[in-house]
Amino acid sequence: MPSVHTVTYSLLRRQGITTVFGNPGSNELPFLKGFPEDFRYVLGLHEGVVAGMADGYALASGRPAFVNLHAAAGTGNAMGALTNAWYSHSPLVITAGQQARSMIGVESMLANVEAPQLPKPLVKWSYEPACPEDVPRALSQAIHSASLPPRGPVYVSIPHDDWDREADDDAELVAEREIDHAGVPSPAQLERLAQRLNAADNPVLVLGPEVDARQANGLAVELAERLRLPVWVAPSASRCPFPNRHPCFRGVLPAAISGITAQLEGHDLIVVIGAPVFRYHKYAPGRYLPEGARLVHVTGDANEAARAPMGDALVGDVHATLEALLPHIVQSERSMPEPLPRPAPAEDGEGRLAPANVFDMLDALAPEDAIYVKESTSTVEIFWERVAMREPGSYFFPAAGGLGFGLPAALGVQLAQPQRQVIGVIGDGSASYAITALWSAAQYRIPVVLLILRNDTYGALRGFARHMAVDDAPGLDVPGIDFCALARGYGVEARLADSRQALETALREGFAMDRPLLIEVPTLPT
Ligand SMILES: Cc1ncc(Cn2c(C)c(CCOP(=O)(O)OP(=O)(O)O)sc2=O)c(N)n1
Ligand SMILES: [Ca+2]
Repeated sequence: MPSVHTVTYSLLRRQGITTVFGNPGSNELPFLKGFPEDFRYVLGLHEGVVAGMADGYALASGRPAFVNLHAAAGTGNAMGALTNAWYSHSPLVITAGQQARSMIGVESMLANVEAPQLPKPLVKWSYEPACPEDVPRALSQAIHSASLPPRGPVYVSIPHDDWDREADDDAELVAEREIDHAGVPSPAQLERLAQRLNAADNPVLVLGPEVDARQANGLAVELAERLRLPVWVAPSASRCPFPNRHPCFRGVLPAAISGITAQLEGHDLIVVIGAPVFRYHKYAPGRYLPEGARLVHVTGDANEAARAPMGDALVGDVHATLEALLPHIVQSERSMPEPLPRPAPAEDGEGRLAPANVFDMLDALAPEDAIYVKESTSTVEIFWERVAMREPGSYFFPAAGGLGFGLPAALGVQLAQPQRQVIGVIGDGSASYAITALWSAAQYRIPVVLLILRNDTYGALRGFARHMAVDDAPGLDVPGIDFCALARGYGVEARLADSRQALETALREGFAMDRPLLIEVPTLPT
């Protein structure tokens, strides 16, 4: 009979999962023994980097990403990254090595006590098999659970003495399982939704990350052009579901109750597709809806539908719903919205570039299908105004705002999308949460361009401090970091871009390189 180890690797291979993102300890060595030639191990020096790389890989590939962490300590280090993966519906299959079965109860070293409890509530499912023979089935359940809607991370803790035990006679059966999900609304449900859209006098579309994750961007454009209505991106945008230079595009909604209501004043029907209602952030209470407005929500996540504070909802696959809805939508006689005006250049100053000018240059020089991994919180609005994003899968931002996402996720996205240029646009504060990702970038020659916007401060927190009338908080500045030296220390080439000319030269160089380049840009605070 084959071992649990043999059956597991054949399960992973048959499910198309041959990349392992990991950081090992002794508990994990028996799983890594005889690592197959056709598998790839991507080492991260901290488990936040490991999970962040896997998150980027899963988001950009649309496929489950396999993670192998070290016991409780490794799982704990990954929890920050899990906050993002949970809210971005990232299909991560996270495994953690457990102490030998007979040594767990005495809580010997490296025993992950009550292992399935540790990652909750940031996983869909977590489990420790009751016997070695159940490991392959449990991993099959993990892969399918992570992939089925609402997608999300799962966790399996595996005692290290399970791997060389004999598998069950029928263990191989799980390897070839395929589970498909339909999610198309009924004709009656579609008719009801279409009727509301066709009858609305002044509807507005609000699109979320699930539209991009399900590659329904083109269908959303068709719907917007059929209805000739304004299109907003849902607040706290972690992806770009609609081309931001399209005439219907109006921007990203503010992440505040009163701000959204003010922005949508005058609309009689608010149609939210593929986003929670809503991912508020700033505490700015007010009415949830403008006077006279109704809201209808289409999502693949029943939990998102259930927890919304207002509106009606239809739970179904976003791509299938849009595809089936379009034939029921009547061409509107309204005139198309006017495209947003292009913003004027900004002023540089004091030997620093204005972020707006950095983004204008990025927009001018980057490939049209570039993928941006963004994590400079205070410059998000300026970025959406100035950098064009045209294709599905062009933008990723930490879905829970858990910093330390940008650098590792950029690597994972580039591994998943080698044919597109990935550009990390990372704040100097954010970069420091996962700076060891630079080592993985160098070791695996991942050809990302990493822009570090160094404004020497936690810019977004300064904005919040003003909003919350906190004018004396300590710990808001991060001066004195030399990112070029840090990059070189981890093996990544680096350039200091302290002028427009230097930035242009560095960007052109970075886009032409087959290995990573970090560009440190001293910038003005926003
Ligand atoms: C793990 C973690 N720690 C702390 C924060 C709090 N935080 C922090 C520390 C921010 C500052 C980000 O600074 P930055 O340099 O990356 O970008 P900006 O200067 O453009 O804001 S924004 C924010 O929410 C967080 N979101 N996540
Ligand atoms: Ca900063």
